[in-house]
Amino acid sequence: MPSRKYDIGDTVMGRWPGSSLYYEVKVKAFNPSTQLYTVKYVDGTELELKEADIKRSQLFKSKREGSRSKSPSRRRSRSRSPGRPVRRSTSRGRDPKKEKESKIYDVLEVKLSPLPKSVINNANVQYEKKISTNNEVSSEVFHKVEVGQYEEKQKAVTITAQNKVEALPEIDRADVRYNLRPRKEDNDKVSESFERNVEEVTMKSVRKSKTAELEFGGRIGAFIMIFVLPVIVFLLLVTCAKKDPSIYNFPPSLPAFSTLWDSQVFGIVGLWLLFQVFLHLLPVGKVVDGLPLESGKKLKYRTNGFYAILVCAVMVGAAVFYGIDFTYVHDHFLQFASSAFIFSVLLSLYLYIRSRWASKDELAPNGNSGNLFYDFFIGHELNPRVKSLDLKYFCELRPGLIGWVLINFSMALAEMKEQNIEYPSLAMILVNAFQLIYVLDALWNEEAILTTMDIVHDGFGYMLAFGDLVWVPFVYSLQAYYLVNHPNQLSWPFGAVIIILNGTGYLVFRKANSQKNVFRRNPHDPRVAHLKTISTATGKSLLVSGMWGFVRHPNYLGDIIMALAWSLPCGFSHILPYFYVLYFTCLLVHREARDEHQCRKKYGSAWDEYCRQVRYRIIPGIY
Ligand SMILES: NC(=O)C1=CN([C@@H]2O[C@H](COP(=O)(O)OP(=O)(O)OC[C@H]3O[C@@H](n4cnc5c(N)ncnc54)[C@H](OP(=O)(O)O)[C@@H]3O)[C@@H](O)[C@H]2O)C=CC1
Ligand SMILES: CC(C)=CCC[C@@H](C)[C@H]1CC=C2C3=C(CC[C@@]21C)[C@@]1(C)CC[C@H](O)C(C)(C)[C@@H]1CC3
Repeated sequence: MPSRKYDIGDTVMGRWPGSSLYYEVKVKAFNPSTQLYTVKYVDGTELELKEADIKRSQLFKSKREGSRSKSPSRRRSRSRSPGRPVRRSTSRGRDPKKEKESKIYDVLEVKLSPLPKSVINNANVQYEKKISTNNEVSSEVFHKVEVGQYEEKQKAVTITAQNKVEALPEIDRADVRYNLRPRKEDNDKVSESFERNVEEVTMKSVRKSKTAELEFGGRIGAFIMIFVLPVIVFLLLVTCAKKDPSIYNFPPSLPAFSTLWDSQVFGIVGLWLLFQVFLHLLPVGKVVDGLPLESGKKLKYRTNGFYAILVCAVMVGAAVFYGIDFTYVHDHFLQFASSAFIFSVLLSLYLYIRSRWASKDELAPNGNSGNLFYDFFIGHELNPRVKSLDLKYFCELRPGLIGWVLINFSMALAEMKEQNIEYPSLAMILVNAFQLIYVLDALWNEEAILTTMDIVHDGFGYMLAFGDLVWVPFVYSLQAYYLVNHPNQLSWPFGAVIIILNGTGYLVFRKANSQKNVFRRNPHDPRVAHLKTISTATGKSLLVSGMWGFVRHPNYLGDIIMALAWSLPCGFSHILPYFYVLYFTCLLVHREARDEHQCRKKYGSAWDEYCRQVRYRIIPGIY
């Protein structure tokens, strides 16, 4: 077992979790089994830190003193707020450098175990439940009282530009990546080439670290899911095609090979994918910036999804007019699903192979475990691109999502044919309309996807390739597929109740997503400026009123309500059409746990405070 570096009682510098700032701390204890030090900050906060997050004080002191005399501007900034983190709130304006700082949470691996009692009731310092409106000036979570004594001891230290060269060899570079960046005031003293070198060295060391916390059941879970997910899709589709799709007839017998494969269908799916690529690459629609990557770079994305679906609608309308029979999709549904599956596997293989050559800083934080199956499943590369075509962004919104609407439409035509009716049933109309609205909404708000977990955090691998190309179009259309051969006479009053339910879900979903997107892009936007917030050490704030003060994931709540409204038109004879709402609830509960874990890492005690104030995760009063 490695010996410990610091002794109990040592005064050292401890990094504040989720930030690049070091504060004076006292070592209180050391746990040999976890290799974590319990340290106490001057403000009374006790946390557990890894050795890598602790530095000797001398290193900081000598540098600081040297630099202080040289930089009046720094003197100015330090005296402004002793003991506060030097960084100011990023929410004030959109300074890219600061935004970059606020992205560090993804790569820092600070074990955060706040000991809240001592945080809140320390003799010198009191934890103030800092709820502010966006218009307030301060952004610190910890507001210090009885500052006199505190000012003496507490120094928010950043390693300044002048001492970078000396500090570099001594300090864990991954840790100080952002500390090494000059503050605005120091710009005149830093040569550009030096900054580039520091960035290069530190970026590499940051991204070299392997994914330590495996999700989705780890390596074994990922391995199993690679095979189980397609089996689930085929079982669902085969069961749904049966006259009696009851649970007692499960599992269904294996379908003949001819019902699974057709080269013409394979060609159609290939053409569909190419056509969507073509539409996406057309120089039509706004080009928007993604969120800053860890390198500080922002990728560009073209948003023309709404135009794409309009073009598809016109083309489908014209095709119907000229007599093309779209019930072909229903009649060859399994073959379409297996063709899409083959494309998703080919795409995943391509993604995995190309990720071997991707530079370290292009890898996803969570898909770099070193295990073939895990990385293949989660996705090794974060934003794989072929020239200007961003594969993940494209797949998430285009072929599958628009394909889903087209499949639903084909099912409505198939229902009329199979049931020998002039118009689709009310149930079919509702399912089609609700899901069309959902897809139109996604394409209309295309830009919003750039702040979702999938784009920001998850790599692009089998999970999303399969999810986007197979799971979404073929599982999400299950209700429409079910209704073709299992009609449900929906009464108008019950139909109205379902419409109200879907409308409510949609409003909750849309309002929550919009509030968060607007707030993240500009916290001073008049639409959100009145909302209450909790500030965090990263400079970003958390909304605690409005939709995000209702539950911690109001957008998931809205989505689940809609999912229920999509299943209800199918009646209560079978569980099969409820698969979607059941699966989706599990997906979002799991997703919420993943997100919560990330947020706790990012925001530390501010997140705990948020959880204290907004008690429920998704369903108020229940969960
Ligand atoms: N139909 C489908 O199959 C699926 C649909 N979805 C939908 O996609 C949408 C996006 O979901 P997803 O990407 O999972 O996550 P969210 O859009 O919910 O984003 C979560 C992030 O929001 C930020 N955040 C959390 N709490 C607050 C707060 N109080 N104030 C401000 N920001 C906060 C945090 O990021 P930070 O602080 O870094 O900004 C957090 O990581 C949802 O509507 C979901 O329902 C998702 C999965 C599948
Ligand atoms: C079981 C399995 C294969 C899981 C993969 C999950 C994917 C199917 C989903 C992960 C996140 C998604 C999102 C949407 C579709 C489903 C997937 C890909 C989404 C595009 C649907 C439309 C919404 O408005 C949305 C844009 C918010 C949403 C983003 C996340």
